[in-house]
Amino acid sequence: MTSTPNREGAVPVTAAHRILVLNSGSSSVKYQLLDMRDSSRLAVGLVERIGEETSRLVHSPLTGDGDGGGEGSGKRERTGPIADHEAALKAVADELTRDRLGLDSPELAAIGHRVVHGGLKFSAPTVITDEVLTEIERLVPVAPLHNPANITGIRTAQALRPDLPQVAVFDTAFHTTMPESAARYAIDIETADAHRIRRYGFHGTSHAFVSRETAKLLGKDPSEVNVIVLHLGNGASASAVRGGECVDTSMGLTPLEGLVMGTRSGDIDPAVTFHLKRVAGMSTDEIDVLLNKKSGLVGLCGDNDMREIRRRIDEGDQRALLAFEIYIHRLKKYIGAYYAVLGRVDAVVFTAGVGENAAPVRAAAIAGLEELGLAVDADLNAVRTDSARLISPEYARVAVAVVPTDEELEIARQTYALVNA
Ligand SMILES: Nc1ncnc2c1ncn2[C@@H]1O[C@H](COP(=O)(O)OP(=O)(O)O)[C@@H](O)[C@H]1O
Ligand SMILES: CC(=O)OP(=O)(O)O
Ligand SMILES: [Mg+2]
Repeated sequence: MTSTPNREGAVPVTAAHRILVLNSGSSSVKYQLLDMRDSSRLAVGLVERIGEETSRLVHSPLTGDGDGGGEGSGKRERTGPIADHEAALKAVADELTRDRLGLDSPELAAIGHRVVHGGLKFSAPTVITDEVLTEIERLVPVAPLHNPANITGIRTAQALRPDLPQVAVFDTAFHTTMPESAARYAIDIETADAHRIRRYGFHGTSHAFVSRETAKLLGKDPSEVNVIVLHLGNGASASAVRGGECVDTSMGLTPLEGLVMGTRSGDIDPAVTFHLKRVAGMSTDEIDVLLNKKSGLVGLCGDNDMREIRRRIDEGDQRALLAFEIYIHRLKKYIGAYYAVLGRVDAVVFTAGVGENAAPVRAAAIAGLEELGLAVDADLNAVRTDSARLISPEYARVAVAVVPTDEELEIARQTYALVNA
C-alpha cells in the first residue's frame, strides 16, 4: 500500500484505497463501497423496482462508529418513485454523502461496474474508454435486459466523477476459456461467424469467485479441483470448472439459455419460436418478452420467488409443485451433463439467492445421484449461516457445498488490481 505524508508531514494519509462497485440490473442497482486495504465493506445497498411507483432504496453504512458496524444497524430505507437508473445512482450518491462516504472522497480509487455482455473482445477487466463503451453498446441486442442498465450506470458514474477510472468487469470474461466444442452451436459456421453467434456464458464473476472459494473450502489449490457451480438467483446458470478454468456453462449467446429461471425459459427447442410466429401469430418482440419475462417459474406458476413457491407447495398447490419439479429436473440434467464433461468431479456447489437459501432445492437436485458419489446430509443442509460450508455426508465421494457468492467483492478486487497495475 502506498501512503504519502499529509501537509504537516505527521500522520500519513493513505492513498486512494476505496472502490465503489455498481451492479446495475434491469430494474435494480446493487452497490458496495469497499476499503481494499482489508476488503471490508463501508456501505452496501440496493435500489429496486426502478421505474415503478414503489421503488425502494435500502442503504446500510457499515462504518462501525457506535452502531456495532453490523449490517442493518444503521440501515436506512426509503420508498417512492425512482424514475430510472440515473436517478437511482444519484440517490445512492446522496446516501453515501450523508455518511461522509461521498463520491467526492479523495480516497475513492475507482468505480467498478458489472457489465453483463462483453462479447469476445473482453476477457479481462477493462478501463472504460469511449471505444469500450461503444462496444458495450454494440452488444445490447444480445443482452437487452442487462447491458442498457450497465451503460446508464457507467455514464452516470462518469458524470459524477469524470476524473476517476471507471472499470468494467464482464460476466462473460470467465467463460472465454471454453473450448470451441462447448462454445460453438452446431449451425452453419459462416453464418455463425458473420454474426458472432456463439455461446458466451454469463455470471462469470460469480462462477470464478465461487469455484475459487470452493477450492479453499476443500483445502486445495484451484488448479487441483474440478467443480460444478450452480448459480441460482433470479437468473440462473451452471458451469463446469476444471482446474480453475471454465470448460462449459449453461447460458449461451444471451442469458436465456440453460436452466429454468425466475422469468426465463432456459433451454427450449428453437422451433418453438417458429411455431409461435407461424401458428400463434406472435411477433419476434412478443416472443422475446414471453421467453425472457413471462416464462420460467413465473410462467409456470405465477411466482418467481422460490420462497413463495415453497410456501404454496406446503399448502398443496399443484401448479407450484409442477414448476418446482420442472426447475429441479433441468438442474439435475445439468449436474449429470457437467459430471460427464468433467469426468472427475470434486464438488458440486450451490450459490446465489436460491442456491444459498433454499435447502429443498439443494436436496431435490442431488436426490438419487448416490451412484455418482453425490449425497446431501439433511441436518447439514438445514443449517442457516452465511459462510461457505459442506452439506454432504462424510462418506460421500464428491463434496456438495453451499458457497455464498460475492460478485461485488470480486469486481472490487479486479478493479483495484487493474488501477494499481
Ligand atoms: N430464503 C430463501 N429461500 C428461497 N429462495 C430465496 C430465499 N432468499 C432468496 N431467495 C431467492 O433468491 C432470488 C434472488 O436471488 P439473487 O441471487 O439475489 O438474484 P439476482 O441477483 O438475480 O437478483 C429470489 O428470487 C428468491 O427466489
Ligand atoms: C446474466 C444474468 O442473468 O444476470 P442476472 O442473474 O443478474 O439477471
Ligand atoms: Mg445476480
